[in-house]
Amino acid sequence: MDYIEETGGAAPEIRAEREFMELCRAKLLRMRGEAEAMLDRGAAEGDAVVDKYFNHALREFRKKTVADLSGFDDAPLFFGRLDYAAGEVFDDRPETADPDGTGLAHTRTEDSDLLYVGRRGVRDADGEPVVIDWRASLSRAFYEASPLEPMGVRVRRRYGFDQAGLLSAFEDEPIEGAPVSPGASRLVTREIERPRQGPMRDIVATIQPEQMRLVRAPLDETVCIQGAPGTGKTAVGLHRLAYLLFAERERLRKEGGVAVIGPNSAFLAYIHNVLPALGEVEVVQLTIDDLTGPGLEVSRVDDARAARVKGGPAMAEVLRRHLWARIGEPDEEIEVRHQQRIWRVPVSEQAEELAAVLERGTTYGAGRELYAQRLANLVLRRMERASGTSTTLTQLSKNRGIGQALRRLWPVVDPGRLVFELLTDPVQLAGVAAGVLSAEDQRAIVVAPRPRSMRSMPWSTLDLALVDEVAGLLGRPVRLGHVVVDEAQDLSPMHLRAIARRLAGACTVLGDLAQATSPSAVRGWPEVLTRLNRPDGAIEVLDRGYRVPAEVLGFAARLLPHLAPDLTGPTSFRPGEDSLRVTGTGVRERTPAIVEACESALAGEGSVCVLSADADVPALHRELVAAALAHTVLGEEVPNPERLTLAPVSLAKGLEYDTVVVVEPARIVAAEPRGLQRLYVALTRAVSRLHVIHAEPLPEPLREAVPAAGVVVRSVS
Ligand SMILES: Nc1ncnc2c1ncn2[C@@H]1O[C@H](COP(=O)(O)OP(=O)(O)OP(=O)(O)O)[C@@H](O)[C@H]1O
Repeated sequence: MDYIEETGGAAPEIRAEREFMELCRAKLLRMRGEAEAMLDRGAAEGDAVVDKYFNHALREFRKKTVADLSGFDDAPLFFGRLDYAAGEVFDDRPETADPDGTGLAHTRTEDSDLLYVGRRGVRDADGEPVVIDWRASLSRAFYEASPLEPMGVRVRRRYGFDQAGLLSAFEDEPIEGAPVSPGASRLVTREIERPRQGPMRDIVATIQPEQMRLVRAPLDETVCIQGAPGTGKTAVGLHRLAYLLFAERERLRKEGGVAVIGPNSAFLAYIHNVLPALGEVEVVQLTIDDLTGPGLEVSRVDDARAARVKGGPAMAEVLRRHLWARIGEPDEEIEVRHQQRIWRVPVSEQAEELAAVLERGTTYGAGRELYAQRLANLVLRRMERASGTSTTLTQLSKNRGIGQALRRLWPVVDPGRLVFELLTDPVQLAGVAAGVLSAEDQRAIVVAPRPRSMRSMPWSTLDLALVDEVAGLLGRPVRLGHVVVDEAQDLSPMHLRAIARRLAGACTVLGDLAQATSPSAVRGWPEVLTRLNRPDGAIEVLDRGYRVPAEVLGFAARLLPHLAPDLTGPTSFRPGEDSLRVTGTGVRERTPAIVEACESALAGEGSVCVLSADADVPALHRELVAAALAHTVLGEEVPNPERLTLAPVSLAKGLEYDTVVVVEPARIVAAEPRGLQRLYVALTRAVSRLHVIHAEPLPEPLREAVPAAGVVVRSVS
């Protein structure tokens, strides 16, 4: 592969590419200017009254166009180029070398058609494309063309940029007629190894073929991606949404828009920039708790047994019974006073109507309305028979007498209160759980000591899923056109039901069974798909890791046979020599070793994280403060986080740091039933270096056999 880097003086070809980039920028600014002017002028809008909706849609479309073309004032406008034989892509060719400085000649030379690929499509004044959007079908070849399947491409060019975003290098990869394995691209490797700081960034310029295939899966296809740590599942899910919005924006909007569901707010903060950087600002990003229990705060973690029971599908039946047990039995006449007369509905007729409504199988809320109407109808018919009437069914169904009867027979319920009552009252629970939950299971889920009121209820994440289940029985929730569910290996059947209720179309499910730490989690992907009501979804595997160097991945993979024996160990894109260090210390030397590890990491570039069992975080915090190491404790919201983070391991899922210091693996394992899985998560967060520091013996699998090649095991005691 030819690689050219600007070394001062700028090589002529780099100069030419920079000039072309500036030309593209001028064209982009012109496109934006035109869209802004049309928006200001209200161009092509119809009559303000007659065409109100059309005008609104047109304005929204133009606002979106302006937003799409904004934010690129200094950013690189393309990151790649494909070289095809002349006439392969473009039909027409400019007659002169560069008519009116349009730059078209740059893309159509005598013997080549050059296709520039960027984050946005750019056109010239005649509508001719000069840069192709990465999501357009023409761009596919940039990601997928290979010597085995050249797709007409002769050479793929990738561009490198300096810190200021100035084009400073390119690399040409021959495709047609080239040897099958050209070796790793320097620019891709450089991009993957670039030190991380702050939130996740997009990967449009370097998406790999196995990832792109999933990004571009059709909208109607539910895809479930099992992938080892750092294989790019999250990145693929987010880029897939950007792609789907490009390809099917109108349909997705009509079907309710799109959302990303992640495990917690630290994770959302980490990914929140990726979609806006890709120009997608309309995607809702929320945690599973935001989805199921808006307004309720989680302050408790269920023990393993309670979690298994509450997360299990049997709870749906318990809640169904609990809700419908609110329906009363008619036992007194309804009196409706209307215009100085009293109309009565006998008990038997109320009961008949009630049975008829229950038979319909509506939601609780819709059933209530229907029952009110049917009671009103009984009265209305009596009135009509007697003397005719001027009142309507709707007016009558709001009559006080009918309202009182409804409150008795079909009361309004609050989902939170209903779940609160169920979980704090063993008698009520026993009444509706008989034959569904064993006595021990019932005991396991009763909250003790009993909270004094609903306001003092310590909700758990699974309680919120129960609240949502009840809400779903009351009425249908707002639906979404497409949902990306990340870290799905941890979701319980009840959580998956909550997502399924909202799915108008397909979804993208991301996760890694070896990282499943929740005792209530579904155990396999086929079951996840079934619970989502998408049993025909495709299960795909990603096994090439981009985050974790091979040495570290090999070390962590020693846990795999104990976690998910059916999963094959991942391979790593990067060897990462000298990336692993394991330090055994005496108890007193542990803190100095941690401090030294942090200081030495902070002396280099990038982010640093100390990961420990949750219970050890307060003590470590004090120790880092005493050592004057400025740091941010993950989970606390601060405007300007430090380069050093101290993180409880329970929040680390999905995150990554250049250097990770894992403290006392054995304590991480001992802290919870699926502690080994938690440790696997901790050991796979490092991009460049992992340093394990322990005074207690390492967990068995990590002690096994001889250390992997390159592992530095050092004892400081
Ligand atoms: N094609 C790529 N080009 C550049 N960077 C990539 C590519 N694929 C993945 N990465 C980077 O690798 C890292 C891991 O990606 P990501 O977080 O999406 O992995 P994951 O499979 O979701 O990991 P985990 O299982 O730990 O949550 C990220 O920094 C991401 O930007």
